[in-house]
Parts: sequence; C-alpha cells; structure tokens
Amino acid sequence: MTEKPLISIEGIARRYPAPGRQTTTIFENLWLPIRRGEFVCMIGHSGCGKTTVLNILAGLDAPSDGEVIVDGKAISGPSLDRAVIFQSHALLPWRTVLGNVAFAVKSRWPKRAKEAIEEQARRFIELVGLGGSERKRPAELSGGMKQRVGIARALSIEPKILLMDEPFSALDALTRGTLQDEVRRICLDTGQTTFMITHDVDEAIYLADRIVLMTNGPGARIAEIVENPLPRERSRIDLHRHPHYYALRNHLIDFLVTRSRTLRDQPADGHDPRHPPVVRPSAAPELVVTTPGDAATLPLAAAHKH
Ligand SMILES: Nc1ncnc2c1ncn2[C@@H]1O[C@H](COP(=O)(O)OP(=O)(O)OP(=O)(O)O)[C@@H](O)[C@H]1O
Repeated sequence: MTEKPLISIEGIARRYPAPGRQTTTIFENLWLPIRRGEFVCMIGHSGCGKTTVLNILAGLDAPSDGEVIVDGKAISGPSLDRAVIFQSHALLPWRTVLGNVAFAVKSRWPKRAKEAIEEQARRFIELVGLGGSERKRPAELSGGMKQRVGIARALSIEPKILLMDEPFSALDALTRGTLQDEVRRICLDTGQTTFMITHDVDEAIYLADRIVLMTNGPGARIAEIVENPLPRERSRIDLHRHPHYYALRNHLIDFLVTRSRTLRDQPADGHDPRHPPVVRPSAAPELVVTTPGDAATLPLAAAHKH
C-alpha cells in the first residue's frame, strides 16, 4: 500500500476485568490500514470483538493497547467525521423523516441557514429512495424505511468514514437486497470509505473490496485479509456467475466453519500480526497469497495453512 491509508489500526487490543483479578483479552494486536474510498467488511464469530472494533473506530470505546489513526490523528472520541449506522436505527420518534435527517445536518453545520440544511437533508432522503415521505414520523415507517432514514442521516453529514454494524440484518431478504444495492451505489459514486460488520458471507462478497477474517475469541486476531477478486462493477444478481465467485464463497465459509477456531488455537507458522496474510481466492488452481513486501504464490493447500 503506497498511498497513505485514511485509517490505520495500529496494534489495538481490548481487555476487560474478569473474576478473580483476572483479565479477559477479547482481541489483541490488530493491525489494519484502510485506504480512502475502500469498502472493508469484517467477518468473525459472535464474541470475537467486531462491534468493539467498530466502537473504537467510532470513538465510542477506547482500546486497552494501541491506537487508531485517522487522517494522521489518533482517535480520541466521537467525531462527525465518522458516522455510524447500527442494526437498530435509533431515530428520534417525535421528529419527521426530514426532521431526523436535518437534525444531523444541523449538528454538522450549525451555522448553515435552515433552507440550506433542509436542502441537504432532502438530497439524501431522495438518494435513499424516500422522496415523498419527508413528513412521516418513524412510527409510520416500515423497518426498511427506518433503516433508509438511518442511512440518509449518516450520509447527509458527508462523513470521512461510514461505520456500519450489521445494518441490514433485521430486514427481510427483499428489502435487504435493495438497500445493499443502494448503499453500494452511493458508496461507489461518492468514494465513501466504509467499514462494515456482517455475518452474511454473500453480503460481504457483494459489497466489500476486502474482507477481514477474525479468529474466534477470546484472544481474537486478524487471521487473514481476503481481497475480493470480483470486478468492482458487479451486480448482485449475477455474482454467482463470476468464475471466482465460488472459490471466494467457499474460502469464507471454510474459514467460518473450521479455520476461525483452529487458527485461534494454533496460529499459522510465522504469523505476523502486523502483516496478516492477504489472500485472493480464484477459480484457478492457485491462490495468490501476499504479505506486504513479500509476494508469493502458494498452492491452495499451502494457503489454507495460514
Ligand atoms: N463492558 C464489557 N465488559 C466485559 N465484557 C464485555 C463488555 N463489552 C463487551 N464484552 C465482551 O467482549 C466480547 C466481544 O463483544 P463484541 O460485541 O465486540 O463481539 P462481536 O464480535 O461484535 O459479537 P456479535 O457478533 O455477537 O455482535 C464479548 O465476549 C462480550 O461479552
């Protein structure tokens, strides 16, 4: 990575006190640079600390060791440069759709005139397909519509970084697909840098440029970073027709089913937390595995040892 990353996760750990003056280490020694405009998904089993990592990126939690640098500065708390979309939308129930989004815009640009604030809010309400519903209150909206408001609210402040914690998991399959399409289009069109947690392998394949695989916790680590071999211009309905699709999907599922546990219990030989293996699954009989400064092509079986 020659360009300076927008986000640099540098050796972070999170520990909590445990009974008997012990300490539980949820994860440790996580290193990850994220480029401007990149869409990164994190996958791992429940309890490996994904939400904790996202909260640290948001500035809502602090690491026990290490730090996160954004645009050259260590994160020391929440900032309007980083917008978060949670699974539950947390809208203000007494405000309309327009009111909810305008509230965020006003907090970002408090000196802006009311008309300009509303114009910005309307632009993003339109962008997420809610034009015409500006005057509705959250109680009058479906789950998918509420999540759209949450997305419009997060994007309307034009954050440097969009953080999403399983934003579509509570939605029905049809709505989830439509919202994935919209978020993907908006992120590509605006060059939005995004970090997202998901449990859904297909969602990660569709949305992510890179997929970060966490070993199981406690003591979780980044096992591997998977580069998405599918073209950036991809469509959800045609994903499975791409020659690399099944190699990628099988690689991720194999990781979740077996390797996430075995790699926690027995890290791969020579595993360097600063430079976790980078894997690019492909339909060819070989996987390209690189570590920064040390490119190598390993046969599939060898790559799986990592
Ligand atoms: N305040 C706390 N005190 C002690 N342990 C905590 C605290 N907050 C979180 N944990 C523990 O940290 C671990 C990681 O939690 P986290 O929510 O980050 O995991 P996750 O990977 O996002 O899980 P899930 O996929 O289920 O959302 C869990 O085992 C949780 O019990």
